[in-house]
Amino acid sequence: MRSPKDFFKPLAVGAPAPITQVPARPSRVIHFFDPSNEKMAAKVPAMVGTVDVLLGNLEDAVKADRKEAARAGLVAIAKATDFGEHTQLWTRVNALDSPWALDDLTTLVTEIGDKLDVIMVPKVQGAEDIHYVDRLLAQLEAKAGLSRPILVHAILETARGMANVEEICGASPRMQGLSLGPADLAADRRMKTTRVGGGHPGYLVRQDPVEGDIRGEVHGPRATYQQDLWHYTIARMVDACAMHGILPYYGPFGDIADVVACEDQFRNAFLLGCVGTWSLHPVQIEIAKRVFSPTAEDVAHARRVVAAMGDGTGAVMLDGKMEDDASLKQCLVIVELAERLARTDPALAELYAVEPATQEG
Ligand SMILES: CC(C)(COP(=O)(O)OP(=O)(O)OC[C@H]1O[C@@H](n2cnc3c(N)ncnc32)[C@H](O)[C@@H]1OP(=O)(O)O)[C@@H](O)C(=O)NCCC(=O)NCCSC(=O)C[C@H](O)C(=O)O
Ligand SMILES: [Mg+2]
Repeated sequence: MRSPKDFFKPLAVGAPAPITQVPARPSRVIHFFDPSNEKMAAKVPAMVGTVDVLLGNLEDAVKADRKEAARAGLVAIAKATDFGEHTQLWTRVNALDSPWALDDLTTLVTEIGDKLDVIMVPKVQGAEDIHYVDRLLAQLEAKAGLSRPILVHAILETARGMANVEEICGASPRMQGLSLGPADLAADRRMKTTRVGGGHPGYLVRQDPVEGDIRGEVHGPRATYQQDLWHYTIARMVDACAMHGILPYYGPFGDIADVVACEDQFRNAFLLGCVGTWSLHPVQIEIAKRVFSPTAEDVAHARRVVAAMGDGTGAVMLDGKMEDDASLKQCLVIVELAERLARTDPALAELYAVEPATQEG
């Protein structure tokens, strides 16, 4: 364990100083593309400004014999593209136990480190994985002469990673956030769902029987209510992130055609505290942006509570409901998010009626 005194010192001579706070840039939608897929890659420049994050994926979903092509493709795209002010460039490198991870990190940091905001590391098992990447990135940043540190995002997709989630979040000042990897996590835990995220009709609770009519033969079938397979995991991830001042994200929703269930899954994550999600297909982008932006009604209500609470102490009645110091804090979460999003999204600025002065601030 590092001494707290050393925590914010660079891990290599000449590396940029670590950050003390995760930048609050919008990251509602992290859009995945395969840089080795020419058709997909060709669409990337036109997506700048339409998504908060473009992520060049090098790991799963890229065929083994296309790994080098994906890495080279990402370098070419990053060099040729101006990502502007409002779209970040992230990558997901191959897993640390794969033969590609070291070359991914070395090539990307030295070739396009000035363009990369965040490196997503899959299948993180514990703080030791973050420490390895942390030191290596510092060495590579020093070698490349970078002036700002590249941040690290871990994917929670193993039981061991889940058990170590708090120490992963606090392992380095580079830690930007965590995403849920429901497919790998389900496999590692030996869960019996074969879906990439989302619910399962078999995971349910059933209404009590009427007068011992267990089979529903007399009074008709008992209602069942599908439950959320991912509730515990997302809530645990959100707590660990909040404790360490980093950002939680939902991950992939694999049923591309089921845009309704996708929206539900994203909204559950938003309500539980996540700031964004992955999009795997263009159809998921608008859903993610909409769900991870508060509604105009939520913002208007939150502002009314803020106004009614005056100096922020005591209790007041508003529309028959009690509001106090704690509900004020809940409302400030909504207002601050709305104002942050409005700074980069003129349509949201108009929707939330954010004053121009606040937009600039
Ligand atoms: C899922 C896909 C394989 C579907 O691709 P495709 O069959 O080509 O879909 P469409 O025909 O509907 O595509 C319509 C057009 O849109 C383009 N397209 C598709 N996806 C993207 C994209 N992500 N970015 C940009 N453009 C995209 C197609 O090229 C079509 O173009 P055109 O023909 O000109 O109209 C595909 O969407 C895909 O591969 N998506 C990414 C998958 C991915 O990244 N998977 C990895 C993340 S999930 C994961 O790893 C699991 C996780 O780690 C865990 O453990 O849980
Ligand atoms: Mg995975």
